[in-house]
Amino acid sequence: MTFATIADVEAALAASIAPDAEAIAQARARQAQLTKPPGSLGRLEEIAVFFAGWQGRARPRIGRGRVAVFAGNHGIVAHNVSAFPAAVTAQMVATFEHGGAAINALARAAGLDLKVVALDLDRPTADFTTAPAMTEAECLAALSAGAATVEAGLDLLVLGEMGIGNTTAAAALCARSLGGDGSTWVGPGTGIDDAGIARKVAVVDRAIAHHADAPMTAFETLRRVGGREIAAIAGAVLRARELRVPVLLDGFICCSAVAPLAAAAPASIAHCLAGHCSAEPGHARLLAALGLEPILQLDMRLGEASGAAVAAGVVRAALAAHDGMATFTEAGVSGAG
Ligand SMILES: Cc1cc2ncn([C@H]3O[C@H](COP(=O)(O)O)[C@@H](O)[C@H]3O)c2cc1C
Ligand SMILES: O=C(O)c1cccnc1
Repeated sequence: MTFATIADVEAALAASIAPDAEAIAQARARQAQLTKPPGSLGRLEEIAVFFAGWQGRARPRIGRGRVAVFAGNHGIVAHNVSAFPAAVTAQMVATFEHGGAAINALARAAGLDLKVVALDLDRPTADFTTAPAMTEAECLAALSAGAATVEAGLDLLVLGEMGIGNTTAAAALCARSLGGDGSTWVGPGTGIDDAGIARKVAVVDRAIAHHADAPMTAFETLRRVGGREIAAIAGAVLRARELRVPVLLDGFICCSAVAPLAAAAPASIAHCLAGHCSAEPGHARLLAALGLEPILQLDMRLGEASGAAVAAGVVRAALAAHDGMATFTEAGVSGAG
């Protein structure tokens, strides 16, 4: 168990871990020599340099890339905050295992392996309008389950989630970590109607009021208004940083998992890129607050790591250009004169 105590979480947040400055300098120097006008591959160049730094390689690669999808159930579904029943969480986990979900197809297309971790689906979190969603032990176990999906030698980690009701938890995490209230962060999720959105806003506002006096630490925010799959994403992000594995974040819920981390220690998500900006209205606001520029914006609003898996294809393209292009000297092309 990586996170046996709350002090372990605090230590991971406070750890000083930076990308490899020499690999960054070498990657930048190489970019300047490739047969193209400087900067003409735009963000592909920045992505290649980012991966060089975190992988510690002047010519980064994605040999071993993994998608980890975490699933959990939520007590707040009792307030009728999703367009779908909670049973869909376990049904979709079964679909992931049979290979029939969007993420199965997209992970395969991106050449990434897929790990699905179902977290106590038969024990939903507590209704966080009246109690913490999880006990300390439950939250530590979820953080550790996330950390366990990351190992040294991974070249890329793509994170995602499945959990009916979790856009409500995500909105509460954003409000508690970044400010604003229910109306700032709530959206339609799976497609709930206006009356449902009003119920979600009220649930988030009641949750924020109920937990207002609790410590504003990352752990307490994850434990009180998060969920198991959300805490697992936070644990995977912290472990990936320790192992210097670059991370692609997915949509609104996935990014909400790192909001408490970023609020406590902005550097704790320095190894993360936003794969996409989803259509859930809070996501663009959340990305702006986190200082993350999404790679893609395709009006996706699925979750399951689907948007980040599509973005992994862009990362592959960026690294292929960085590694495979000739330099001006090799190609005998004249430089800028
Ligand atoms: C069939 C199906 C597959 C999904 N895959 C991801 N989600 C997404 O929808 C859920 C969040 O929305 P809300 O808060 O409105 O419940 C999460 O499970 C998220 O991953 C799905 C939802 C459904 C119905
Ligand atoms: O932003 C997302 O990933 C998202 C939005 C709505 C529902 N499920 C996921």
